[in-house]
Amino acid sequence: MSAAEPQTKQTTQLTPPADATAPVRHPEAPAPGELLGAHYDRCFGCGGEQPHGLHLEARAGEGVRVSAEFTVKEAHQGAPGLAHGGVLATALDETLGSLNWMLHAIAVTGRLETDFLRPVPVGTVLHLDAEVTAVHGRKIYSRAEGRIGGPDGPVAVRAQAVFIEVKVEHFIDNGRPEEIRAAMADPDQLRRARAFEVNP
Ligand SMILES: CCCCCCCC(=O)SCCNC(=O)CCNC(=O)[C@H](O)C(C)(C)COP(=O)(O)OP(=O)(O)OC[C@H]1O[C@@H](n2cnc3c(N)ncnc32)[C@H](O)[C@@H]1OP(=O)(O)O
Repeated sequence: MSAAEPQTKQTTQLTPPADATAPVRHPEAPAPGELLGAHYDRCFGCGGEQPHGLHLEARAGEGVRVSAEFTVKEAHQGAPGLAHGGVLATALDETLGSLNWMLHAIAVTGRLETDFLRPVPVGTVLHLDAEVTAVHGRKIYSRAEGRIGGPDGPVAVRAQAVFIEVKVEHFIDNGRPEEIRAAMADPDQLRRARAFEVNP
């Protein structure tokens, strides 16, 4: 790190503090089993308009949980015939990010720690499950795992994360203006809101 670079101010703790509280499912969260759909059609994780994206499909679960599926395609390789680790981390991140919708919170990934337990071949369907475990101020603690060979198959990847609640300005002030303008101009109110995971 150069002397000019700011010191990181963040903690690396993934364990909720003792006074963290249990997450509360938003009363208008989608019913268990309901497909969440893409929050933004250009999203690399879930958007239908990213040809090489993951096209991950998440469904609401009970409580503050979601499940998701991602099929590893040829474009997602790292080693020959195997999923790239960063792509698998993206699948975990996207699944964890979709928990925002169960809370109706706007939050971004602050920290994501991933364990890679088994190689994941191209063509595999990764079955993901994620849940919020605790909330403390703006910090949302969560975990996820991805299984192969079926929803009850062995765990191939797992992650722990801290998402941080932000205001919508986080996106408006930092995103590239072209995309922000296009997303804000969407005549569909729900889609406009969901591009930023905001309560409509
Ligand atoms: C629309 C949703 C799409 C979902 C897609 C999938 C999710 C994503 O990939 S999001 C994209 C990746 N993430 C990002 O780009 C985030 C970039 N980072 C940032 O913008 C900032 O660092 C941000 C907003 C996370 C935190 O900054 P800031 O708002 O200034 O928070 P700050 O005041 O420092 O910290 C708030 C609290 O969070 C904690 N915190 C902040 N960062 C971290 C971190 N990395 N790890 C652990 N805790 C953290 C702080 O310790 C603090 O805790 P406390 O309240 O107890 O003191």
